[in-house]
Amino acid sequence: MLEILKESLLTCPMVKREKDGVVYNYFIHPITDGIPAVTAELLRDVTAAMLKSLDLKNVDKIVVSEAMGIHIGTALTLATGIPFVVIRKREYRLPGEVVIGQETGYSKGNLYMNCVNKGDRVVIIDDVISTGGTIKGILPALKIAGAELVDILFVVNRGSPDIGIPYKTLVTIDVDENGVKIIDSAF
Ligand SMILES: O=P(O)(O)OC[C@H]1O[C@H](OP(=O)(O)OP(=O)(O)O)[C@H](O)[C@@H]1O
Ligand SMILES: Nc1nc2[nH]cnc2c(=O)[nH]1
Repeated sequence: MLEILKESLLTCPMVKREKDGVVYNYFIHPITDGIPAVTAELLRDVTAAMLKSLDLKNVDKIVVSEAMGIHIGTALTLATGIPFVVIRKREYRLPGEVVIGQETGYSKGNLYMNCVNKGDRVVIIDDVISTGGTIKGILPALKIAGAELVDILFVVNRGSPDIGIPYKTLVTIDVDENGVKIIDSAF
């Protein structure tokens, strides 16, 4: 399990990104970017590991954020029958919409959470955790909505940030100019 994920990380394309004069080695991977192509084998590998790792008992909803939470959310919903809801970068102004401030290593803006209801038991899954800025915005939004957080999982962990509560990751990586190194793996 996770062999396909690990091998694809070790061989994925790299580019350099720059923010405020700091150059950042950026890995490009099907799960985190949709590039190179997302294969069925990779999605099955990741889905099997999510199923093994996550506590899904009596969970009402899987919560993902756009864009790169959507394909793993789709896969987990197909595997479990549990519906997923997408935290969007677009505002809908539905009653009960919760606005989330998001700050990552290279972006700042708002996210909008709809249709997570009082008493919902939810799990959050996302493609990658890096600074933890996104999840730290989502956690108070779940409280505002009155949802109960059951579990959190990130497929790729780059940075192991402290977010104040425990979370699960499938693969922990380090990245330098030579590419990705696998530091730890759930399976
Ligand atoms: O731990 P953090 O530093 O917050 O980074 C993780 C977040 O960054 C990426 O999303 P991004 O906002 O780049 O949007 P995308 O999914 O559309 O690429 C990723 O999908 C996570 O949601
Ligand atoms: N795809 C991708 N997402 C990231 N999030 C934080 N660092 C990275 C990276 O190097 N690549």
